[in-house]
Amino acid sequence: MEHSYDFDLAVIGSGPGGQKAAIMAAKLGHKVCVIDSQRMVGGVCVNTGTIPSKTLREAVLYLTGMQLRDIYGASYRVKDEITISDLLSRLQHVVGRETEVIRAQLIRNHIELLPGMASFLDPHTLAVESDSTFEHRTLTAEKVVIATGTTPARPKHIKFDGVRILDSDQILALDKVPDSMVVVGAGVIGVEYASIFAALGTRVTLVEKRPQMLDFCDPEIVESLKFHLRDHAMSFRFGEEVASVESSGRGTITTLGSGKKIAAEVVMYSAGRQGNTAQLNLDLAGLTADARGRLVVDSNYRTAMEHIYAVGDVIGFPALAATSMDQGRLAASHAFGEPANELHGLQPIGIYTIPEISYCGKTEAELTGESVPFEVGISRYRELARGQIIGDSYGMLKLIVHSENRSILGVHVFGTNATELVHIGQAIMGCGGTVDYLVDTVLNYPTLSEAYKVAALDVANKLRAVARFTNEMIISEPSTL
Ligand SMILES: Cc1cc2nc3c(=O)[nH]c(=O)nc-3n(C[C@H](O)[C@H](O)[C@H](O)COP(=O)(O)OP(=O)(O)OC[C@H]3O[C@@H](n4cnc5c(N)ncnc54)[C@H](O)[C@@H]3O)c2cc1C
Ligand SMILES: NC(=O)c1ccc[n+]([C@@H]2O[C@H](COP(=O)([O-])OP(=O)(O)OC[C@H]3O[C@@H](n4cnc5c(N)ncnc54)[C@H](O)[C@@H]3O)[C@@H](O)[C@H]2O)c1
Repeated sequence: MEHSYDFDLAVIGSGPGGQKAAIMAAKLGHKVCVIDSQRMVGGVCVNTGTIPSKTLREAVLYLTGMQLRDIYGASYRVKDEITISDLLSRLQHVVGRETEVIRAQLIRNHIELLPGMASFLDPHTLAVESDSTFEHRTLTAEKVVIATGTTPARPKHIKFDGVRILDSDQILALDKVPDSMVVVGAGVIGVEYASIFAALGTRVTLVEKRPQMLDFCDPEIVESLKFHLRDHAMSFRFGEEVASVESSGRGTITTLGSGKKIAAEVVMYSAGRQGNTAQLNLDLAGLTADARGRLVVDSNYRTAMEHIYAVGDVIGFPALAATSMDQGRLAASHAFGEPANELHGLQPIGIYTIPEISYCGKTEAELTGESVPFEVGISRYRELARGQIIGDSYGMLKLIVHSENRSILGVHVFGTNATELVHIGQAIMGCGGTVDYLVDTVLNYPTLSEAYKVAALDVANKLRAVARFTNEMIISEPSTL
């Protein structure tokens, strides 16, 4: 029997995953709605996560003038006293504009944006409770995409007050730039915010229970970052767990498992995130989440229920805005039988610390573990004309190349525009290119992209030296080789 539903697709959550799922389904001619809280259009990405943190970083880079200190001297500043309102005005402007863009995109694709929080009444029926007008409605949908994202995990024994003890969402509501701060958790969020506040002059202590930070990145680049952060008066407490945090009107004391005590004006927790599924009444849809609130999906982003898909942070790794968008597009394509390719396995990682890090492909340690022979070429920004012009003397680009077939296996960048530059390497790797493409290609000058050319020539020189030596050995001692 044909069943008629209010919508062909209901999307829960308007972050990057939800938006792209909705737009893809609308492009395929389906009737679509997106449900989210009135104040969260654009999701965590636009309101509390990616966009606010990246805008804050840009404002800090500009106002502190730190990028130009190599040129104008260590005391160079655009503004002597940087206030929270200096930082927030730019943030509000960008967030406001981004929200408008998203609303306009949904409207022009005839997607209904329903304000409120959704929960299942049965596998095809949703209740929507408006958090602004106290209205309540129910709707039915043939297919559902869950794109509800995550919220900061809050350990139960820590008394978050939003003033002295904050999570990474609340950090945007600080009323002044703190003189000192403890950041708990050196994941990407913790290290990014720690570097932003250190650049503002806050004395930051970063506490992490693992023995190192960002251990998935190239160790040489992580060392360079740590050197920079120490230079901005940051202290590291690795291999240490937080036992308790106490706060008073005057500040906070963080006690570590080892007994150390750290005094600071504020403490920010960035120790992981929890999937937003508790509110969904998943059992009424025939679904369950794991202990961290996350949903399991197959390679088409389909949950255990055939007509319900899940995308974005709520399905866990890699939990990036970039991947969430494509997951949403692919889930909607699959739901409505539109052929689509799987995502390319080669995905970049961008870490917006000050200075920034980005990479794509393998690290030296991974390749050594896999017994893959490789050669490394390095280019330092201080030897590039563009590096001198912009005053970046610390940046570097590392190219890892297979010693035998000369294919590019990894590119690791540290410094200005790292998160943009990485895509050149990604494109060459994705198309199966070798280091010779870079050796034989003319690049604009003076640019930071020239780093690729310099690193490629460095690799080519090393490979040639090995080849020449080997050939000489063969000629002089043919019987021993
Ligand atoms: C501080 C920070 C910095 C980040 N920086 C980067 C970065 O530089 N680059 C990058 O790629 N990624 C970054 N990320 C990760 C990125 O923000 C996420 O990967 C991305 O936002 C996930 O998108 P999503 O589609 O899962 O939805 P989200 O953006 O997580 O949004 C989920 C939405 O669902 C809504 N929702 C939840 N429950 C319900 C319900 N029951 N009913 C209706 N709506 C509901 C929420 O209100 C929210 O609006 C960062 C994250 C944080 C926290
Ligand atoms: N630039 C980007 O792409 C970007 C930026 C920010 C966030 N994100 C995404 O957001 C997700 C969440 O980031 P996150 O940093 O919150 O989570 P995370 O899980 O990556 O990091 C949390 C860190 O906190 C540590 N930790 C946990 N409890 C601790 C304790 N009691 N004491 C000391 N250390 C403790 C953990 O060992 C871990 O290293 C990431 O998976 C990432 O994909 C991406």
